[in-house]
Amino acid sequence: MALFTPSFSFKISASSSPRRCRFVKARRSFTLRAAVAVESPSFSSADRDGAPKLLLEVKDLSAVIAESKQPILKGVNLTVHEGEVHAVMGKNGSGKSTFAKVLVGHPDYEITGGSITYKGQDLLEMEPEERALAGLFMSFQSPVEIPGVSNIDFLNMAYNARRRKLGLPELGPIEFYGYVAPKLEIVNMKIDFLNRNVNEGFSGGERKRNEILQLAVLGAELSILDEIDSGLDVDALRDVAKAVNGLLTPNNSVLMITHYLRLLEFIKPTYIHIMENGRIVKTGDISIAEILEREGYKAISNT
Ligand SMILES: Nc1ncnc2c1ncn2[C@@H]1O[C@H](COP(=O)(O)OP(=O)(O)OP(=O)(O)O)[C@@H](O)[C@H]1O
Repeated sequence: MALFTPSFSFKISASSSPRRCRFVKARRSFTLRAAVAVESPSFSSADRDGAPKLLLEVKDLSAVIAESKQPILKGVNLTVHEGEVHAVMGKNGSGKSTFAKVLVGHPDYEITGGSITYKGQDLLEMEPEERALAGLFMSFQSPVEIPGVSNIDFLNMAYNARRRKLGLPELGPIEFYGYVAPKLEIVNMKIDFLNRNVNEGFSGGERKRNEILQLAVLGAELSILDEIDSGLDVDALRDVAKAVNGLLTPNNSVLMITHYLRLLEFIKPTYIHIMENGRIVKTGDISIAEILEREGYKAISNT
């Protein structure tokens, strides 16, 4: 069974015993981040000349659905520097999730034009696993279930895969438990979630918390969060936002997709972009989201 999940591209071969499901490939980049803060930090790292360091540069990107060849992205331009928080908003069906999935190399889409440079490398030349290793993390709008695989085994496997890649010794189950247990506090999850199968039977809010737990365990230079606020109650939203803020450093960035101002009040964006018909048609600050909230898309739409 091949799965494409946010930050892991891997295969699972199920055996007769679900506990013996074997991960063939699962690698993630992780650089562990600092503790939780309440407000979004508004910093960015800089080169010696004081200019913020470029993390991601998307130029004139177009993409079609691989199967039908239907064009979805029609010339996206976006630049992200280290330490910045970018929010992408836009009407349903405007191409936001497609853009996010294209960034992590989702096989449903084919690139038909443009370029993506990530940390100076051609992202489009990299396999999804390599992108993950290079520090791209994506939390999906609808996180997938992985029946028969416990959360802790999944996290331990992903964490160790990266340790192997770095030439570091793997953490055994007991050591890993010691490492992961405090991270649950970051997202306010109960310890028994570690023994449940990945996302199986999780409520919408629990799935979102679990995504952020993965991010906290694995770390990322660029976290792509697709509607991390959907289905969250106000306390859960606060917890998730606090966790994301706590993971921000001057060297990493967040690209989040949202429909609502309320998330942006917790995780303060450096820029807000409006996507319309497969393009970013407007970029600005929080005032764009405030106008949207008050007046809807007609107030800022190009059409
Ligand atoms: N794999 C796919 N197969 C068929 N159609 C697709 C696929 N992926 C995207 N689309 C279509 O592309 C368009 C853009 O979808 P996308 O999910 O990127 O929009 P969105 O802006 O994220 O929408 P929403 O705000 O509703 O989540 C939609 O019309 C969608 O149905």
